[in-house]
Amino acid sequence: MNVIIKNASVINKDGNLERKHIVLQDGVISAVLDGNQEAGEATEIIDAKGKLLIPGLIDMHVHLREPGFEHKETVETGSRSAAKGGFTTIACMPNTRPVTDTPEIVQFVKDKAREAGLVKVLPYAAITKNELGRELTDFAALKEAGAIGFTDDGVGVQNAQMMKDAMYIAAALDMPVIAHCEDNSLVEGACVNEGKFATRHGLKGIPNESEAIHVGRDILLAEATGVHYHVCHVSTEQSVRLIRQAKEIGIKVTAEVCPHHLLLSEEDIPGMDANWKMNPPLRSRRDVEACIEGLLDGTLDMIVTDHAPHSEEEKAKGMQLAPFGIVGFETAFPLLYTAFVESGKWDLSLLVQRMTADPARVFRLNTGVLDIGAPADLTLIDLEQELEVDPGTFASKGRNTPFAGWKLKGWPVMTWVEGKEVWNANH
Ligand SMILES: NC(=O)N[C@@H](CC(=O)O)C(=O)O
Ligand SMILES: [Zn+2]
Ligand SMILES: [Zn+2]
Repeated sequence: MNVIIKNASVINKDGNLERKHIVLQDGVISAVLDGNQEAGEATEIIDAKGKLLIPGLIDMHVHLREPGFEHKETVETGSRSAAKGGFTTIACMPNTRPVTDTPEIVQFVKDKAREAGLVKVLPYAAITKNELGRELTDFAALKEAGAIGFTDDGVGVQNAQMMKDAMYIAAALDMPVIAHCEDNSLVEGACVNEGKFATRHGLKGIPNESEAIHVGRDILLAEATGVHYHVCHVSTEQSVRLIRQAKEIGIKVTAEVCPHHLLLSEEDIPGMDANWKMNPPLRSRRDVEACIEGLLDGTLDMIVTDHAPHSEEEKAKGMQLAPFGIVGFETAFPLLYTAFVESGKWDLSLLVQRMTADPARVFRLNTGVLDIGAPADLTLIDLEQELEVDPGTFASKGRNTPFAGWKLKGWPVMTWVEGKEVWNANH
């Protein structure tokens, strides 16, 4: 079984578009032919004329909610949503119920992903049992079961000694520690950024330093332990500055940023609508600019969605009581393409790199490139057709997005994982 994707626009090494025929055979890219050559014979031929073919997108921070919160999402619905958004590899967070803190639950998530048979699902395991911050999990056994890193995402590890112990053990196992950075003592009872919106509505705010204090602490602990330390959803100017300085002196730190922290500030929040509530919160315009600058200069290595589905009932509880989080898979690429590439601000190749080759490099994944011999994880994108974001059409169970009604270009139309079609907009 082989597939030829004919006449696709592919980004070359210089960042320019070239017309190519891509041959997929036995799950790998077996040839990349010049557009003037004969494409040859195949079981299936797809004419991709005028469309952009990129390596499948990689999302290293997502919530699939299974086990335990199947009303919000399942591994299957989340995988389908990811494939529809052009993602071929996703790494899921352990804040499930039960928390992914034993080899059995890691195995359970892997089994569910295999049954879904859509995208590659890489599970993270918790740093502490039940993410309670009291007792470390069994890192060696979790690694053995297939966990790709350790994180208590959803909460920060409050105790510095606990984090240091975790880093020592992870370093010895050559595994990364991935941190949700948040000092609880600074955020109690707060639901939005400490800033303009909070002041206007008389709300307690989440200050920038609640994030950056953990980033600074953990960078020092990473220096002491030698671990690969990865910072989740960076949202503040101060965190960007600390990570930049740490990288300059050779500390093994990497970081991610979400589309919403690149696109929205607290000034955009229309009112007390929980579809605008996420953790970390939308920050000031100045923080948004610092995150963009950090992404451009490589301080922030990659873009992740932090896809965090919640039910409509939960989100209807309002700004104070609703859970934090917004969905991300099905809007990420079109949002960023439209806002930054179509507008002429960024090179297309930079956006694609930060969503493919960069996460693959940081987490040592064998994917994320369009090379001969690489897995045929691919995404075909229509750069011309403009469509409105309609949460009613999401494959995700989650409808919680602040981007409803946005008119965007850059929609994924086909997605392949190891040569298998997992999403096709035409059927
Ligand atoms: N980002 C969020 O607002 N919510 C995440 C938790 C997290 O990523 O910290 C969730 O699990 O819903
Ligand atoms: Zn988090
Ligand atoms: Zn998260």
